[in-house]
Amino acid sequence: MASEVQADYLNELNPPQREGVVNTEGPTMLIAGAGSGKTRVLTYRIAHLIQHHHVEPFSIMALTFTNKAAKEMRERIEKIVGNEARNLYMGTFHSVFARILRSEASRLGFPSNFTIYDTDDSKTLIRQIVKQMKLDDKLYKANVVLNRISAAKNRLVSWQDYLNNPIYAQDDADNMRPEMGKLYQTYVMRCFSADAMDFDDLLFNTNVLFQEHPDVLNKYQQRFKYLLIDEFQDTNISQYLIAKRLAAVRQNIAVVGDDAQSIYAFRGADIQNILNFERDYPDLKVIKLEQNYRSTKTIVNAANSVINKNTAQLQKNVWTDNDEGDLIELIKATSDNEEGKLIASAIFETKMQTQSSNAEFAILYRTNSQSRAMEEALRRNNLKYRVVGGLSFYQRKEIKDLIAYLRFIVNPNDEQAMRRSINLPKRGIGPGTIEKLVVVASEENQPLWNVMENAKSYLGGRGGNQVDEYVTLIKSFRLTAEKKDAYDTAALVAKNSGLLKELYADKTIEGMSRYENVQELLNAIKEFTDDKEREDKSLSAFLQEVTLLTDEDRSDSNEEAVTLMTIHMAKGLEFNHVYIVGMEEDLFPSQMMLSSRADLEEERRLFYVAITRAKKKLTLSYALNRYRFGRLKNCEPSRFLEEIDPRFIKVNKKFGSRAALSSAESYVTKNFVNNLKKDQSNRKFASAPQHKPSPDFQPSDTSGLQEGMRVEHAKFGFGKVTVIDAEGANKKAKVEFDTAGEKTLLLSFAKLRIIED
Ligand SMILES: Nc1ncnc2c1ncn2[C@@H]1O[C@H](COP(=O)(O)OP(=O)(O)OP(=O)(O)O)[C@@H](O)[C@H]1O
Ligand SMILES: [Mg+2]
Repeated sequence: MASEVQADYLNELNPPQREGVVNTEGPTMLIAGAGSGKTRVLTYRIAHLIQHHHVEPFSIMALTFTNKAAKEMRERIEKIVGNEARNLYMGTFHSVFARILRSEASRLGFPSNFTIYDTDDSKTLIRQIVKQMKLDDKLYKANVVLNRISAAKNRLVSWQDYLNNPIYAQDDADNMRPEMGKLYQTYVMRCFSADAMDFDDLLFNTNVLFQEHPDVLNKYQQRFKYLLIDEFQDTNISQYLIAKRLAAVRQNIAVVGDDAQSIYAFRGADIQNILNFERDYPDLKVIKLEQNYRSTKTIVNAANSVINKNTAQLQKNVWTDNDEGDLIELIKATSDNEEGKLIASAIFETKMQTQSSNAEFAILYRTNSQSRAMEEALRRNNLKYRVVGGLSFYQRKEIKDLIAYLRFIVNPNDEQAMRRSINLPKRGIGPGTIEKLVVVASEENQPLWNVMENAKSYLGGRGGNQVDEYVTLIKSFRLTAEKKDAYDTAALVAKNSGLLKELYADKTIEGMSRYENVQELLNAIKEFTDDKEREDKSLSAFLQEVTLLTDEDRSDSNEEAVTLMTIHMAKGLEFNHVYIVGMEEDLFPSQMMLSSRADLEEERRLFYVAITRAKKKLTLSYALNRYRFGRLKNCEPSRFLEEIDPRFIKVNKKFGSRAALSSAESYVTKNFVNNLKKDQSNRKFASAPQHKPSPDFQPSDTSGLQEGMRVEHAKFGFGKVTVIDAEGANKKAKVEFDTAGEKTLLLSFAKLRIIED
């Protein structure tokens, strides 16, 4: 029987994939294009280790990009090897090493129930420190400071290293933020005294743990016999070092990734890791996969035509045996709201024509704020949808309020949780009183909880009494938490704290939905404690799980709904029908990210990731006007549209009101020369060598364009039209440019000036 099962899964692989699965020993690297089965190889490799080599699942560690990806992988493995798969050590870097840090916390001076501060907690803490240090909060913006600290931690620069390195001091002085090092130090100390680690600490401290405690490292090196990493291109140096240390003895490390999909450089991910890997493991076995199983020929070739514009790319030749498929559709809208409507009707129509379910559709965008227009239109069309990311459930105020109580019960020194819960519902405890408690704790170098227990001796009269009441309440909750499970405790807290009652009393629509949300959280906790396979049902176990859920994990993918998400969240996923919306300059590529050529290449990789999510059909859209930062702005189509080989695109003529389009377009055209001037100074880093357009460059009406005419293109320079193809909106021209070579241009958005002679 067993051999039958085994033969089965090996038959679902092509020869190089199979090689990646059956050669389980030694360092292996699989760098291959999107949709070529990298994740499948990793999954089957694990199954093969268990099924064929009888490796104990708990000695295999697999690191994925989201916890949801880990869950899917586990389910797939379970189908092959049975429920043994449950004992695999799988998850994101953050969740896997948070677990290890909890076991070893005492080595680093932390209790095992340390809190994990989320980004909000970190920013709040920074704001408080900036205030206490009497610094200018316009210069020391919380997110700027946090990014700086985060970048340091991800490069394994401790606050001591930071303060001792004159390069950082100089850099901060140049940026008018000379106190940055001191801020970093204070921030770390405040987290430490609150028994808290932030997200970056989970990696930073794991490195410290492994470096300073060789016995601990040795223990885990012995335990984890096999280490596997998906989406390797997006690991940062801190993650890479953890992996390298863990695998140092046995060297059974297998990584899969795609340099063309590296999209987290802004968070410190480093393609360099791929090169380091080759250097660090001279015996490395490298496997190449080139066949794409996911997408149509059209999609694969269009994606190749885009990514080829990048210079910093490992050479790959991705091809597919799949059908040609539909052309990529381009939708032009006058406004962001119209874009929403057009996309929603396109989805509706496709759904009817192809008898597809909502779950087969995804709308991808560059920034979360673009979801609003899409959501409204989907709702109007009665299409069920779910938004991944954005303001997710666990970021809502009422949810964070109750969680703050729960956190403070588990960790009595969690300063941010105390600050949030102490006056909820209102008990008349003012900010002055709260500040006093924190200041006393830090000045007298006492744990916060000690100070609070003795509040009366530090705070006279009313303040002291009120803090005392809160302390008594928390103590009673703690007693419950010791005896009961997470659900019983949370239900009691919701009731006895007065939170539920306050929400219940609010009969506005918002109030009612907040009440329901809290009930929903309690349901989630109930589900957690009802899980028969779970050993630890304590409040602290629940909290740990909740803090480390990534946005992607929080949504239920089984639901029959259209998925809306940013491209960053879409990594590794696939859908039959994908809509990439907001294909406009400044939005995608993002204006905020564009300060160098390397940044443009990262935006282009992001576009490549987006295109390659589609299995059957890809649709792109842009709007001519869009509300951004509260103002209506006119937009230009994204340069990325011109980068797709036009053979693969057709313009959708059916949608959109023609009249409205042309008036908006002439508005855009009038502004074109101005934009272009701005353009030339802004876009120093465009991909192709830049042609400097003539001073009177004005795009012509190209409806009368004929073969043999000479034209000027804003970017490619002068050339001669050699072939005209198709009609109307799909009209294309092949132009032989004097310096840029032959290009095929889709006339509905190419910027061409016809030269009269
Ligand atoms: N040998 C194969 N035969 C049939 N289908 C395959 C094969 N290999 C992979 N697939 C299918 O192709 C699709 C893409 O595979 P997978 O997600 O593993 O690719 P990937 O390289 O990890 O993609 P990405 O770069 O987007 O992460 C999946 O639906 C997978 O089931
Ligand atoms: Mg994958």
